Amino acid sequence: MLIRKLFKFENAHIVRNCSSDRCRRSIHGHSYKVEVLLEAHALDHGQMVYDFGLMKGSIRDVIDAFDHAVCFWDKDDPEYIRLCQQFSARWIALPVSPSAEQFARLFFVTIDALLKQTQMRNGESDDVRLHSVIAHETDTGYAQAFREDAYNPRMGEIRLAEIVFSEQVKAEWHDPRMMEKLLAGECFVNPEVLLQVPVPGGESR
Ligand SMILES: Nc1nc2c(c(=O)[nH]1)N=C([C@H](O)[C@H](O)COP(=O)(O)OP(=O)(O)OP(=O)(O)O)CN2
Repeated sequence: MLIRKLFKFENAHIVRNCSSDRCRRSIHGHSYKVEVLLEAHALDHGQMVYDFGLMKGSIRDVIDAFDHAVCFWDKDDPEYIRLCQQFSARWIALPVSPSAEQFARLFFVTIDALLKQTQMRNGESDDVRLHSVIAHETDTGYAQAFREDAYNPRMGEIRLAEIVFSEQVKAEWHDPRMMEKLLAGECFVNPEVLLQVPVPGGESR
């Protein structure tokens, strides 16, 4: 069975070397929608694949890191990179170009690592795993990354250590050490009971 949770973020970028002229040499933004699809073949104590509420912890923080940020390929012109860093408090340096395809792969690799390092505590099936990630760049265009795409070196290697988040991005995470913990292989322990605390903007975590 598959479940799917939708997340949203606003982000600015340039995608070098693509065919669309507006896209390749003008900074522009998108209101992204990201669908995270999880798969399992048995259910937890709540008869769910994985509680949607649990997906509003670190998984949401990973995606929200990209909100109101500028993303650039770390192979872009050093002067462009320097100016992005100078004029945007929220920036993310990527080892791949910020196309919809690479966003889907990046989120797959990151969320896959998070789930593998998560101690689940409500009887979730031991085969709960990430099925795919869909990154909608516009209402009409999306890319969907499956496991074989995320780890396909022909599409560019995505090493988590090579994704660099600005200090402002990290400071706004619920745990500013989140990526550090992920890279160090530390365990993320799910709460036994999730309290739904409202946060500004009408959502809850
Ligand atoms: N396969 C991809 N193609 C394009 C990407 C991409 O990430 N993957 N990105 C772009 C640009 O970022 C562009 O802004 C979006 O392109 P497009 O869909 O053509 O945008 P429109 O706003 O013109 O969408 P319409 O719904 O067709 O008006 C280019 N291509």
